[in-house]
Amino acid sequence: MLIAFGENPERQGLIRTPERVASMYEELLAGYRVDPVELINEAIFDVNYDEMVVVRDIEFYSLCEHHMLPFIGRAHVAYIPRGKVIGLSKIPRVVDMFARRLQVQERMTRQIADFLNEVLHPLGVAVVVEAIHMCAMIRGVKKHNSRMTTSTMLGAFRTSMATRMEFLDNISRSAEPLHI
Ligand SMILES: Nc1nc2c(ncn2[C@@H]2O[C@H](COP(=O)(O)OP(=O)(O)OP(=O)(O)O)[C@@H](O)[C@H]2O)c(=O)[nH]1
Ligand SMILES: [Zn+2]
Repeated sequence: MLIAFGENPERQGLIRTPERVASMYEELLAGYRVDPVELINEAIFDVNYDEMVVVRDIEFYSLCEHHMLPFIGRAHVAYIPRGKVIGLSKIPRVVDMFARRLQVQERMTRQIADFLNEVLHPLGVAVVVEAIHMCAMIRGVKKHNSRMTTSTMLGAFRTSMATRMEFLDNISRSAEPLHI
């Protein structure tokens, strides 16, 4: 790539750049190598609680699979337990496991919801993701203020309008707007 840019790969600042870029991608794409069993680490607990659990404003950094440019934003995750709850920190870990891959936002949203559905068998799972995409900001259409929202609603969040509205109302009171 350096040669294609017209750069001199031997100049001082660039000598270790290929190595740095390789280790950067290893970090940004670490999600492929996460072992889901290790991630959960048995932090699933039997608890008599059947109301909605919402973890909102989980920031994430991903790379779009078309341009390998960042898309960044936050995920809001909810579920209604069926006798089992998951350790709080595990939800952001699940988000990161899927964010740190080459992604499209829609697939990432779905994967987070499906994963939680499989490990918890809850009464419902909902995931909303809001993000800004560098590939649409700094190149191409160059729209700096547009953002994308995607969602996956499973179980009670799909069948019950009241449940869905309770979740959407909860996350609508979110922190400040997305910015960089
Ligand atoms: N649906 C979806 N599209 C995405 C996502 N990230 C990037 N894209 C889009 O993927 C599309 C790729 O389109 P192409 O026409 O093949 O690529 P391109 O010539 O670089 O397109 P432009 O961005 O329009 O210049 C673009 O419309 C991007 O905006 C994402 O997470 N979800
Ligand atoms: Zn892109």
